[in-house]
Amino acid sequence: MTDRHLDKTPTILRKIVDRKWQEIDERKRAVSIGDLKAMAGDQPPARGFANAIRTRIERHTPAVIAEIKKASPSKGILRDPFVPEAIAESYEKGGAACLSVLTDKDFFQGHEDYLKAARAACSLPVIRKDFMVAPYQVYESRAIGADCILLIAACLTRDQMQELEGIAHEIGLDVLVEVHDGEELNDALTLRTPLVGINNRNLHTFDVSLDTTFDLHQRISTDRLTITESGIMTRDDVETMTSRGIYGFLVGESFMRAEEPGDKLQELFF
Ligand SMILES: O=P(O)(O)OC[C@@H](O)[C@@H](O)c1c[nH]c2ccccc12
Repeated sequence: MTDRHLDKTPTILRKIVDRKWQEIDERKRAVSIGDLKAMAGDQPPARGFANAIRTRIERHTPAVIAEIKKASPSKGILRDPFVPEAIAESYEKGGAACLSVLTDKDFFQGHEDYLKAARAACSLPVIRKDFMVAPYQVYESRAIGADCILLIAACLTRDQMQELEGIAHEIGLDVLVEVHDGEELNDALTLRTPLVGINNRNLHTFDVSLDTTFDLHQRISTDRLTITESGIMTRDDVETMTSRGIYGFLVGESFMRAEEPGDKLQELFF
């Protein structure tokens, strides 16, 4: 496998990506890529993910991608009991623009069924949150009903990102490309997608700093849609972002820990 930024240091991201390749091999034995392509082709048109973000950002209103995540490797269990349909409904009522659903099983306790259930319970576009490394997963994402996929620059080469983006767009999926440093941003800006996420969390160390967004967003032109990701916990965090012209947000933990996630969304953003 070709991967940059993933040298021999056994970081969590390295472990996740190694496991992901094994998982893909297992899945290919159960469902062929041909079958997946057929299932992807049978899906109704996707809900416009990028459009939902764009209309809000253009009006200078927060565009919140609200995340459905049971657990994370850095924080452990975030929510128990965990009912994706109820969370999706709550988020929609609370004013979310889109949903993000973790489907990685081994590190985030996610599942494809959570994405299907959440999407069926509301009318919001949904991004599949997982670690995409191979075309197989892009077809699979469309087959399970996702509207958008995440491409994490920290675990892909520029060529891989371009290839996966090409397939995604061809089959009607939007793409959110995620970066954490300047080099990754250079690669991300070669893509066609308008959606650029700046992850405040370093996926090798789990350190979180909102400065990551402040530093990098200045290099992103206004025809792209910048989304600040991770570590947004307070109204103050939100206001620091909007005062700098950043209206796109991806938030998980602070919502997941709240009894009524949609109320927490309202409280932080509106
Ligand atoms: O729970 P937080 O700190 O609000 O973060 C949400 C989201 O940004 C985070 O879950 C995330 C961003 N990029 C990722 C890549 C893989 C897994 C998870 C993520």
